[in-house]
Amino acid sequence: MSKQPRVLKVVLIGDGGVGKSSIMNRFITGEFDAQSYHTIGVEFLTKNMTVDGEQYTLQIWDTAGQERFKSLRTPFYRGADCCVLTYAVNDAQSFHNLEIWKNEFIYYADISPDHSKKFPFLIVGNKVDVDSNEIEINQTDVENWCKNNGGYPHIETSAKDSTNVERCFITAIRKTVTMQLHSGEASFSNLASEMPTVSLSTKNSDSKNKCC
Ligand SMILES: Nc1nc2c(ncn2[C@@H]2O[C@H](COP(=O)(O)OP(=O)(O)OP(=O)(O)O)[C@@H](O)[C@H]2O)c(=O)[nH]1
Repeated sequence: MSKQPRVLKVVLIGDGGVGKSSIMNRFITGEFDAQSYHTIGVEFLTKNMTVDGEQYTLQIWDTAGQERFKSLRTPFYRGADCCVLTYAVNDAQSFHNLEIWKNEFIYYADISPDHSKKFPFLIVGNKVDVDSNEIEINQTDVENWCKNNGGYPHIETSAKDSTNVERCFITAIRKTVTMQLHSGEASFSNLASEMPTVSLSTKNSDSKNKCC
């Protein structure tokens, strides 16, 4: 009997407009929409992947970055296995806000202070395709922030031209598996059973669902 893929819930958070939906859509559908609309609430997509010989069903949750949708997105942080903190390289404020996003995630995912240091966060700087004179983020600042937060992996992506988009999710899986192994936890949240119920397909076809 073949082993069931392991389901991993990955939540994308960050300021509105940094490209969270675009990253998810590029990864799942291979497409990019230059006119992408703001997300209202949350959406999720699933994709089956084999990484390092193990099968995973990646459940990617794309959340609305705009402040007015806070109450719609935060209930979906619970049960997350990994959190992708996303900024845009041409928007310095979106990077500076990552601390706020991280704290919002830890609070609403109900991760204990003990576990918050071991939780797998991944830092993604999107829109790396923009002209170099538009880039507002100093790489050293990002690397220092990641280092000071316990060594978060940092990847620069472009949903527009696909740079590092697949690598981002492979890194998310590897980081999650490694951190869970080291901490001896099957999952960091004991609230997974309280998550809103969703039905997941483990077939080859990917699914898209709007939650609210
Ligand atoms: N140049 C460039 N533009 C991008 C990239 N990714 C997204 N965009 C554009 O940035 C805008 C916002 O993208 P979204 O994916 O909707 O951003 P979001 O973070 O999901 O925004 P919210 O849903 O409001 O949280 C859209 O016009 C996208 O086409 C990228 O990698 N490069």
